[in-house]
Amino acid sequence: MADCNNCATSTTCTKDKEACQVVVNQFSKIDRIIGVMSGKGGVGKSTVAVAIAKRLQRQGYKVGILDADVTGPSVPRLLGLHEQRAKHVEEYILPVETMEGIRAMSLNFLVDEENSPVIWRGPIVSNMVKQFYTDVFWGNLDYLVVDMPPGTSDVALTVMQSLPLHGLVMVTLPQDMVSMIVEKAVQMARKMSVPVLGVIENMSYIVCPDCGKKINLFGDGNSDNLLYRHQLHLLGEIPMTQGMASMASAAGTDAEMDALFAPIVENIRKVLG
Ligand SMILES: Nc1ncnc2c1ncn2[C@@H]1O[C@H](COP(=O)(O)OP(=O)(O)OP(=O)(O)O)[C@@H](O)[C@H]1O
Repeated sequence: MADCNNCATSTTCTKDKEACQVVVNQFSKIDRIIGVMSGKGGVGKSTVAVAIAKRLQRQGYKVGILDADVTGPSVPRLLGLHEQRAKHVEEYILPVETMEGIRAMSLNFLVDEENSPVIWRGPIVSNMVKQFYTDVFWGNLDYLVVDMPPGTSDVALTVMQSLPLHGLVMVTLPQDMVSMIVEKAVQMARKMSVPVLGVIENMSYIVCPDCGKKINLFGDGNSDNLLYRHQLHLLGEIPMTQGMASMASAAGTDAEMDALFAPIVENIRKVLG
């Protein structure tokens, strides 16, 4: 959770501590909130966030997923819920639920057409994300997974300041340029006193379907420097697979994904304690 003493904007901020952090509504109780972040776009942050949520749900936990990536919301498609729209009861929004029972909230559940862009300035986007926490009827959840806003911009800052995050999982690729940008997100989290639970290296390799050889698509790059410099755990490596790539469209990829994410989610739970 954000701490005013260490907040990056503490020298200029004039708000009360309470004004900064938001509280979930009286009908919801959320035990753990895990953010999935990456300073760099397109590295698989949303895919990983959904895979973590699915794995936790399969283990029997009550799970929600909050799509804070308001300008590029992909959670509805990744969960196969893109044709659904959210309903509301009085001032509360009801999350859309998968058949398995994962509760999700995304801006795309509120717009008429999923491909309509939101052309909003940062503060409006930030407020929307806060409302996804405060005004959604989450009910009782063991875990809320937050697909964090992209980059290290003001929306990401708001989420770190406002939502009582228990920790962040950083998603990276084995490429120096990506690591460098993810490092900015790690440093931002540290400045905001949000614990970084560890790093998931996505698209680490591909396996040749003919000979089974592992091929490092991004050459010799790896995340070792990032891990070493910031004393972070490697939570796991995910290969580039057709199953992962078609998560938003294909049925039947869950078994593969579940096997890949079982040890990763176990590691996250261990670090969370
Ligand atoms: N391990 C993987 N193997 C194959 N394809 C993958 C893998 N992980 C992600 N992808 C694909 O990469 C693309 C980007 O993934 P995703 O949308 O999850 O990234 P993101 O970091 O959330 O992007 P954005 O920055 O736009 O929010 C998607 O098409 C997804 O299907």
